[in-house]
Parts: sequence; structure tokens; C-alpha cells
Amino acid sequence: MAATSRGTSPVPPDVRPRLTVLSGPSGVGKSTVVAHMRKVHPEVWLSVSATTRKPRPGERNGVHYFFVDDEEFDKLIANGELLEWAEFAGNRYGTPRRAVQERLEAGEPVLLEIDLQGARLVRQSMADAQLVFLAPPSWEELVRRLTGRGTEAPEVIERRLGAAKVELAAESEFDTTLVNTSVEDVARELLALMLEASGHRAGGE
Ligand SMILES: Nc1ncnc2c1ncn2[C@@H]1O[C@H](COP(=O)(O)OP(=O)(O)OP(=O)(O)O)[C@@H](O)[C@H]1O
Ligand SMILES: Nc1nc2c(ncn2[C@@H]2O[C@H](COP(=O)(O)O)[C@@H](O)[C@H]2O)c(=O)[nH]1
Repeated sequence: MAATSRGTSPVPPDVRPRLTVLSGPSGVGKSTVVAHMRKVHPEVWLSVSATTRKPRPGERNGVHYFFVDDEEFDKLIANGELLEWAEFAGNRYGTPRRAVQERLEAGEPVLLEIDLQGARLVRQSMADAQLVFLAPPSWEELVRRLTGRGTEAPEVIERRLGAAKVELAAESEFDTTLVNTSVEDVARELLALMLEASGHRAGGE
């Protein structure tokens, strides 16, 4: 699997980078926050997951996800190619191991945007990972965002909201919570956390 973005790390090579996990309920705005952060700081590397989910309109293979079928996903698991994987709302998602290892070995910070189950697995295998929870301003706003996105059928939305209740109840397992009221503010705070975890102060935008 090819890495899809390269760039200059904001962290000097003498500093040991840490892996940061961003989790939170479906529809809270994880992808929106990460996209904004990478627009401002294109050098921040985000792992591209493999998934058995079908692409949404506008999603591109190798950019948003590696879209694979069940058989290919089984092979990724069997060959030990996934750092972690989980089933979420009827589909499977996993983090390709090699690209993450290469980035960490190259001295670059790594960002994973994954679900609660994946965050727990990462914590088990990488004790120094930094876990960041993205919370909605309210339950009503979460429902509004997930529904308003218009990408899922009503029964899938119900399934994701069911998972959201479990994810919200697990907030205390995370090192830090950011409330997604403003995409710009949260993106800035997330970058600062990533840099602080690597022993550096964040610069301005
Ligand atoms: N701070 C915000 N204020 C208002 N709307 C927002 C905010 N952040 C994100 N949104 C909107 O909420 C919707 C869901 O956002 P997004 O797809 O980024 O969520 P997600 O957490 O990545 O979801 P999933 O886990 O299902 O992939 C989008 O329509 C997005 O534009
Ligand atoms: N455990 C993992 N979860 C992942 C991974 N990639 C994405 N996700 C999470 O899945 C849900 C649903 O995503 P969607 O794109 O279908 O809306 C969301 O919470 C993602 O963060 C992964 O590699 N591992």
C-alpha cells in the first residue's frame, strides 16, 4: 500500500515523535477538523485506513481510504499488515501498519483518525500513544451533524448513533478532550497537542 502524502515534518528529527489518535462519535467532525488542519499544515501526516465500506460521493481510493473487499481485508489481517482493525456499524476499518512505522522511524509525528475500539487497541500496543477525544457541543448537535451530512441511510444513522452513546461514555479513557464547537480552534489545538507530545511548542497558523 502506497503512502499518499509526503512533506516536511513540523518536528525536528532529533525529537522522538508520538503517535496521536483522534477518536469521537460518528458525525462529530473528525474528518472536517483533520482536513482543515492539513489545509493549513499540509506537512502533517495522516494514516490512510483500509475499509470495506463503499466510497461516498467524492471519496477517492488511496486518499480518503483504501477501499477493499472482504477478501482483501481478510488478507490484510492474515498477513499482519494492520496495526489495528475494528468493525464499525457494519463495515471493517484498519490502519496499515507499515506506513505508520515508516513515519515514526523517519521521526515524523503520526495521526490516526479511528474509532474507540481502534484507540483502545493502539493504547494496548503503544503505551506512549496520545489519545484525543473529539466531543460534540451537545447530543442534539451531533444528531444534526450526522443527519445533515446526508451520506448515510436512516438505519445506518441509527446504528452510528447507537455506537456514539458507547463512544461518549468512554471519554474518560482518553488523555485529552476537545469539544468541536469551532473547526478552526480544534484544528489548532490538535496540532498543538501533537507538537507538545513531541516535545515542541506549536507555532501560529
Ligand atoms: N464545528 C462544526 N460546526 C458545524 N458543523 C460541523 C463542525 N465540524 C464538522 N461539522 C459538520 O458535521 C458533519 C460531520 O462531520 P465529519 O464528516 O467531519 O464527521 P466525522 O467525525 O469525521 O464522522 P465519521 O466518523 O462518520 O466519519 C459534516 O457535515 C461537517 O461539515
Ligand atoms: N478502528 C478503526 N476505525 C477507523 C479506521 N478508519 C476510520 N475509522 C473510524 O470508522 C468510523 C466510521 O468511519 P466512516 O468514514 O465510515 O464515517 C469513524 O469513527 C472512523 O474514525 C481505522 O483504520 N481503524
